[in-house]
This record gives sequence, structure tokens and C-alpha cells, in this order.
Amino acid sequence: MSTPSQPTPGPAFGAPSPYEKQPQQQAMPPLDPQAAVSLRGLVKMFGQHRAVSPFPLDVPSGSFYGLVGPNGAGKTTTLSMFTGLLRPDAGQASVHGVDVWADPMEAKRRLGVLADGVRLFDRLSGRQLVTYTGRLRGMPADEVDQRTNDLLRVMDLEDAGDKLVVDYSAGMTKKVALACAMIHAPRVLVLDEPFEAVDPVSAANIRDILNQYVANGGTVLVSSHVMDLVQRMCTHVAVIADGQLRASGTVDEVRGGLSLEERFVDLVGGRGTGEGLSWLRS
Ligand SMILES: Nc1ncnc2c1ncn2[C@@H]1O[C@H](COP(=O)(O)OP(=O)(O)OP(=O)(O)O)[C@@H](O)[C@H]1O
Repeated sequence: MSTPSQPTPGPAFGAPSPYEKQPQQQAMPPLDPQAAVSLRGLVKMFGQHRAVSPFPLDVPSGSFYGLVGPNGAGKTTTLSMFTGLLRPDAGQASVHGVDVWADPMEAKRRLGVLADGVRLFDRLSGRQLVTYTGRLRGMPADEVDQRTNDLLRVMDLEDAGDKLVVDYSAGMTKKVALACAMIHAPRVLVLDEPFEAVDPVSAANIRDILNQYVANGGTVLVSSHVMDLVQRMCTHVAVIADGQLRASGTVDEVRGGLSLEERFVDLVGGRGTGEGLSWLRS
């Protein structure tokens, strides 16, 4: 990989805060082997468009870390680069000290990933898909069976376990994909929009599972658009916009006495006045 290029300076948004980042002024420290996830200067270009600019980010072990940003901010691209799904143009990433792109097999053992928009083997039933994922991870058959039963139960998919995934609703598909991400009991769970399309009862169950997982030493990195959820659920948050890190720290540090949503709008801008669609008014 080449040396990260310098980011183009972004516009200044909102009031200055000690937790706001100015990436163009930062020297890039080395990867932090103590962090559950450490990112240094990942860059992704799509043609002439720089989807992600270099920034450093450390996700502390045992944290529930939210990654938020407007549509097209670069969240999925960032998550894809450090989970090994998308090769970065520059930069480094590690999971508990293992370099993702130098030692992908070891890094992937430590990671459970719920990716956004990645096709599942949807001609399998939910039970078959979770079982197949566990077996691919090299787990013994009886352990896979036990965990598959547990996961289908807590995801409220027991009755749909023998139905083909292609016939699942969006929320059911999300839940079975989450079960696949968890089957090998990874140390870090990376979840891209895990609550999208999931009903409130299932979402609360999933939150309980994730809280327990974190209480037992796991680390969760989750992207979401729902600020209220991130404020209630996460210990830490990073705000990205235009592929740049705008703020990071504990949720209380970043929101600085405001609600996270108010702070987000402050940092990211883009609120319209609601005018301009005069033809829509009756
Ligand atoms: N495969 C691709 N080819 C070209 N451009 C892409 C591709 N994937 C992402 N992009 C662009 O990169 C930018 C970041 O996209 P990304 O999907 O990472 O954003 P996001 O923050 O996850 O957005 P959302 O919240 O809407 O899911 C966008 O401008 C998007 O159009």
C-alpha cells in the first residue's frame, strides 16, 4: 500500500470543540495494538471521488462504539476496508493488534461482520445458513448446532428456521445475518445498520444481546443513522462526513451537553429550510 495522501481540507462546521478533529493538521500515530480496532489513514478513491480520507481512529476494547454520518459520508466504505471486504488505496487497520491486510485470516477470526448490502446464500434456510457459516469457521458440528439453536431462538427466528432466506422479510434477513456474524463468538462485532428494518421487539432483544456481549468483554462497532439510539446505546461515537472524521470520543464528550442529534447537525450541517417545493403544497 502506498503512503496515505493528505486529505483536502474540509469546510469548518459548527462551534469548535476539543473533540472535533482537524485531520489535515494531525500527524498519524502508529496503530494502537491495545485497541480493539485501530485505523490509520485508510483511503478509498472511486474514480476521481475520494470516498474516505485519511484519519486515525481507535476503538477501545470493551466499548460500544457508534459510527455516524450523513448518507454517503463513507461509513460503509470505512467499515468495508477494515473488515477485509474492500481493499484500501492506502492506510492500515488492525483488530486487537492484528493487521487486517497483512494477516487477514487471523484478523477475520477476531471479527464478526454484518455487512450492508452483501448477498447471502439465500437459497439456504435460515438454519442451514447459520450452520453453514459456523462450519465454514471450522467449528465442530455439535457446537454449531447448539449455537444455531440459541441464535435462532434469541433472534425470534425459530419458527422460520426452515424457511428459505430468500423468502425472509428485510428484518428477518438482517437478524439471520447477525446470527451468522455471531456464531463463532468473535471478539469484535462490526455491524452496519443492524437495526434497519428490524421490529422494535427484536431490536430491543438484539440490544440486550449486544449489551451482554460488551459486558463480557466484547467490542461492538455499529453504524447507524438513529442518533437517539446511538446516544442511549453507545459508550463512544465517531462522526464522519465527506469521508473525514469530524469528531470522536465518548458520547458525552462528543455531544458536549447537547443531544447527539443537535451536535450531529452542528458538525455535519446540511439542514434545509423546507422551502423550494412550492408545487407540493396544496
Ligand atoms: N462501489 C462504489 N462505486 C462508486 N462510488 C461508491 C461506491 N461505493 C460507495 N461509493 C461512494 O462513496 C461515498 C461513500 O459511500 P458509503 O456507502 O461509504 O456511505 P455511507 O456513509 O455508508 O452512506 P449511507 O448512510 O447512505 O449508507 C458515496 O459518495 C458513494 O456514492
